[in-house]
Amino acid sequence: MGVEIAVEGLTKAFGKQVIWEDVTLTLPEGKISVLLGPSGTGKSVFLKSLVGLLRPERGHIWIDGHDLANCSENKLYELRRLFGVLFQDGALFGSLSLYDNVAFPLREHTRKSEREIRDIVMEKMELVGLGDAGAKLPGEISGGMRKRAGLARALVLDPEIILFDEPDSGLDPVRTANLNQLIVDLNAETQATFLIVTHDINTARTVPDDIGMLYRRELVMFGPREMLLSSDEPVVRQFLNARRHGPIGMSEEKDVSELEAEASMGQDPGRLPPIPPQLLPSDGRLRPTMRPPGEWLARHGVTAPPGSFVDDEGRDWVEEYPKLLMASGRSRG
Ligand SMILES: Nc1ncnc2c1ncn2[C@@H]1O[C@H](COP(=O)(O)OP(=O)(O)OP(=O)(O)O)[C@@H](O)[C@H]1O
Repeated sequence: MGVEIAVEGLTKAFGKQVIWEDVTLTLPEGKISVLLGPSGTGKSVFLKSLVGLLRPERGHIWIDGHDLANCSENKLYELRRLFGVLFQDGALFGSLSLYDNVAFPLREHTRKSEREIRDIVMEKMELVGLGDAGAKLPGEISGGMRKRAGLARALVLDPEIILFDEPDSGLDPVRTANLNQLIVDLNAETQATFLIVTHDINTARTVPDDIGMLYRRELVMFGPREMLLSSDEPVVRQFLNARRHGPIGMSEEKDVSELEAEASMGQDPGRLPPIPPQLLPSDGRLRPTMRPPGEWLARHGVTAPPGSFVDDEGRDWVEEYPKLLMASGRSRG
């Protein structure tokens, strides 16, 4: 089971360059959260700060009653073992086979025998669909396979928190969709706490329980998926609609005169598209942290954009979800 991470008033700067300040959010245990934001807003810096690779200037990162942002090196070493990280390119050692790459953390951090290591490595490689590829070198396989191998390696110490740095970068839409399904399945399986940094709008719209967005050196919003996907906040709307018009420009932010010019030409960040149903685990189970579709909207008196929660096969998940809930209750009972 995952652990909660409570980030409080976190600020990171490099010299005089403030990357973001006063970031406060909670990644609830077992949930999938996504962090969005235009390029250069410091999403990777945020991930590295969470895992203690970068030390913030101010603020706290509470995990299990310990402040990772302000603890001793020894404590940090201990807390890091709670984390598995999937770096952008998989961060594999080029001269080691996939098997040895995945076995590496077990050989470094545990005293397990090679036989025990073999069982764990094979289990994780099978989980990511690479059961037959152990002998291959990273240079011999595709980018998607390298990411899955990186994921298997991130999983070998059974982490309670898994961080994904742009898991979809460099992947085609089909491979991205497969990886997203794998992420949802892994969350259902491990119930670890997941944070995904991504640019991919489809990932952000369909995978997470919660979404946050960094912009102009601050966290503009963080909350349930339906809250962000129905938001009127111009920067959120522009980003999630992938529009050119709105506060985000080529060099990250536009100045007031550019925005006024756009407004006078009647260019707005666009209507809200329908909210898609959230991706389910492939075996059709419900993850414990999922919210029923439409629940947040109904509770806050917000009307869903027309066509929301309807999947590719025309099923309306506001109606389907209770049936699945009853069926899964029955199968549990
Ligand atoms: N170690 C470092 N020293 C100095 N500046 C850094 C360091 N790491 C990152 N930065 C700066 O922090 C800013 C944010 O970088 P970061 O890579 O976190 O952005 P990002 O939101 O992940 O961008 P992208 O979406 O393009 O990957 C950039 O201006 C970058 O140059």
